[in-house]
Amino acid sequence: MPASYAYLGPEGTFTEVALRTLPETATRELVPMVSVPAALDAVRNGEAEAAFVPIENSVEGGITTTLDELVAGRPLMIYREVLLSITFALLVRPGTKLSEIKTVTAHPAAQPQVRNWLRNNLPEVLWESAASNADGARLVQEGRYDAAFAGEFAAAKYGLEALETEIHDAENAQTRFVLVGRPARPAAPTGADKTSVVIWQRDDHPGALLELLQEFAVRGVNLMLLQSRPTGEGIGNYCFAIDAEGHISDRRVGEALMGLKRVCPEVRFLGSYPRAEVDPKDVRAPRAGTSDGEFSAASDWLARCQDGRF
Ligand SMILES: O=C(O)C(=O)Cc1ccccc1
Repeated sequence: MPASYAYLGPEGTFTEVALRTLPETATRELVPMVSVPAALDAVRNGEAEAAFVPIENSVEGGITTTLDELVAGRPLMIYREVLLSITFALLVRPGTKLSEIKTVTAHPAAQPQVRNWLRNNLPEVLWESAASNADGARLVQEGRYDAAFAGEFAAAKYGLEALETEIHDAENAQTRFVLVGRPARPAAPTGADKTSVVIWQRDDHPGALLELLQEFAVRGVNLMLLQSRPTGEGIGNYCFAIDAEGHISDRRVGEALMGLKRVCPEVRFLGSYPRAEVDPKDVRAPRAGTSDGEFSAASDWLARCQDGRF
């Protein structure tokens, strides 16, 4: 299998910076791709061992292209996540003044993070989306746009200069990235894990979503993300991407997934993987009655009842 990781390129994206924080990248070839779908397809086609892509940011929510790619098509699995704090620089060709900027570009997920800054500093500017923030910088180098929002580190790569740095409407804006591979056995639990699934509802009725969420609630499984995405089958048809605290090998998580499997037409398991930046010792103990030991004791008791041995 080729030891390469595909990522949302070109060189100089925040995605690349986040990817390089993973120690195993030292022994992998890192291959920039033009888009998230291209990076994920490289994995599906066996050209890359894994792909590294943005999935969520703390200002705007889910990166919909990534979610939609994971929801549909040949199944993939998440193996790792990385959180990165993001601040933008406004990159221009050397010598460009703020007053000369008529067009600006960046990845669409950057826009909500710089909207107020633009309103206050460049209210008339025309925004055009780029495939990534580094691609925006490349387009400025080519002369297609006057300025790009990107990481300050991208300036040198594309012969640009930072007219302004530390641009971020929200303090502590973070983006979450995931390492995605073909389905295989998830890594063993670390004690601070997360499980991602996508679920589809059987029919539309009052309380339908509540019924699905109850599968987690009654087993004491905390939810960390709930994102609805259109299924593409008409207005009002949605599936739900859910991140739940815990590992598929935790009894309470496994039982919640089995509960969903019984009542949903489709459940797609997207992986159990270590939570970024959480120390296992800071993880809350399971709610009373939901530890693995308590699940085992309850099934032993049931078996004894079924045998008449109580
Ligand atoms: O990695 C990048 O540079 C991207 O274009 C994705 C992105 C978009 C917005 C914030 C962080 C990452």
